[in-house]
Amino acid sequence: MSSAPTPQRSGLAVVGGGKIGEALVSGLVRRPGAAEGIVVVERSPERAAELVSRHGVRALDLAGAAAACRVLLIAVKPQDVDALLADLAPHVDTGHLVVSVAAGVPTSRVEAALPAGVPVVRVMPNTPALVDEGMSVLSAGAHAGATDLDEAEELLSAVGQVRRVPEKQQDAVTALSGSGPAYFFYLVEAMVDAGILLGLPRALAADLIVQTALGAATMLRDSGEHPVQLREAVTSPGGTTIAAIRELERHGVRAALIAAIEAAHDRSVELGRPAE
Ligand SMILES: NC(=O)C1=CN([C@@H]2O[C@H](COP(=O)(O)OP(=O)(O)OC[C@H]3O[C@@H](n4cnc5c(N)ncnc54)[C@H](O)[C@@H]3O)[C@@H](O)[C@H]2O)C=CC1
Ligand SMILES: O=C(O)[C@@H]1CCC=N1
Repeated sequence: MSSAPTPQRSGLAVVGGGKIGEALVSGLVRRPGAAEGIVVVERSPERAAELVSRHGVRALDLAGAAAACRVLLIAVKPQDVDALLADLAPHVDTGHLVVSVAAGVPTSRVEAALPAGVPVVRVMPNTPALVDEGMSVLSAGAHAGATDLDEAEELLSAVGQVRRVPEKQQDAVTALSGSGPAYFFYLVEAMVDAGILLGLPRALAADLIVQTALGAATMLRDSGEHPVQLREAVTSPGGTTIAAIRELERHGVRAALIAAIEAAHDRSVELGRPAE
């Protein structure tokens, strides 16, 4: 059970202003007046200064951020989480909400490092939060109640869609939507390379592929049709697309994607184990 928020605390501290920390901050500050309520805590002073000047947020140390902010969003690498929590613990109480985006790290590990009863929510966001097209997936820890989850959901819904899952699904979620943007960027890189091979200027090939990716993603989201139906509609009998699909099958691209995502899942599980 979480106690009522301390009245003078409001706003959000993002602890760890790296890639995902900045993606979330830059999405969140687009809400009018939001920057004033956002604090960053960053180990690197140069990086902190960069975030302050780019996004108009404040930089504080851990103690200052915990004194000022109700929500503490942990966005350091899984390997740095234990050291960070040890530094944070003396400044945290049950009036805080701790949100961890660290891949693999279970809420039980975060809870064990903090004073008893502090509510913890585990979230797997992704970098498209930068353009308000994020996918964030939430799970409650043992002390997080409905209002804590609602608060985390409200925060993250400012930068995209939000889903809730039982925590045991978070390693799979991490492998799909957490790492997922990288798979699409990788495919786009490869498809642009194919355009170069075929003699197109790089800029033209990139324009063709990015617009095609956007069009395909919009159809997947809006048409209500299954991906197989959409692909079949492109695949004319005796045509170009089936010639390409045969090569994708011959090279095992489907199996490679499944194996790649399984490897990401397994790595998430591994990252979740405490260091020996
Ligand atoms: N990059 C991504 O797309 C996603 C990352 N995540 C998770 O977010 C976390 C951060 O990932 P990235 O942003 O990619 O890493 P990153 O290495 O870009 O950023 C981590 C930041 O934390 C800072 N830091 C480390 N220890 C600190 C401390 N004690 N106090 C203050 N700042 C500290 C570092 O200086 C660095 O700027 C990881 O746990 C990762 O699993 C989750 C979803 C997506
Ligand atoms: O690569 C990683 O470990 C992080 C977690 C999900 C996306 N990036």
